[in-house]
Amino acid sequence: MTSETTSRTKLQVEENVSPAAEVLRSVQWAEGFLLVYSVTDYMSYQCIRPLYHQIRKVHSDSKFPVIIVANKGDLLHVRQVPSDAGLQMANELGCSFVEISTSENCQDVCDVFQHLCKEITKLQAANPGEKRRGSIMPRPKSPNMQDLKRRFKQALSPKVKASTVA
Ligand SMILES: Nc1nc2c(ncn2[C@@H]2O[C@H](COP(=O)(O)OP(=O)(O)OP(=O)(O)O)[C@@H](O)[C@H]2O)c(=O)[nH]1
Repeated sequence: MTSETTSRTKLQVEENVSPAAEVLRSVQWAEGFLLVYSVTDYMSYQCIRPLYHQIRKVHSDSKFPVIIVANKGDLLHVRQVPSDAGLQMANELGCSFVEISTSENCQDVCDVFQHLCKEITKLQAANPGEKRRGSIMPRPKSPNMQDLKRRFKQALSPKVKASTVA
């Protein structure tokens, strides 16, 4: 067992939260989603589809907006995911899609957040009877993104899946 694994296990025991549960907690709380992958990391692209299905499963009664965001579009020489693949997946899942580069154009980042907020507002206006989740569910602690990403990858890894099935 590596020291990283040890500290991760310790953290999970201390918080009593599994990686999947932590992702689930954030999914339950949110009313709109930006699913971001890096075009330089095929595995991050592969994480999007299961995450999308988890969102739809948790919110089966609501059609919360989901935008798929391909980041690092400027890194042409190390690209692992073509733009077409991102767009195709977004079309299949019925999501919006945008490819951006946070390092080259921060306006794109603002635009994508604004677009998501508009979509959430539109949905709320169309369903005025539905109580805002923020008023009925406490906001989860801001996640440590580095740790959350590691935990999410761990939750999706074949080893974990196999041991869950067995
Ligand atoms: N060239 C380029 N670099 C980026 C872009 N977005 C993030 N980075 C760089 O990628 C590195 C990791 O960024 P973080 O913000 O830590 O994101 P992360 O989720 O940890 O991403 P990864 O470590 O790349 O998996 C940093 O050095 C960023 O400057 C981008 O659009 N283009």
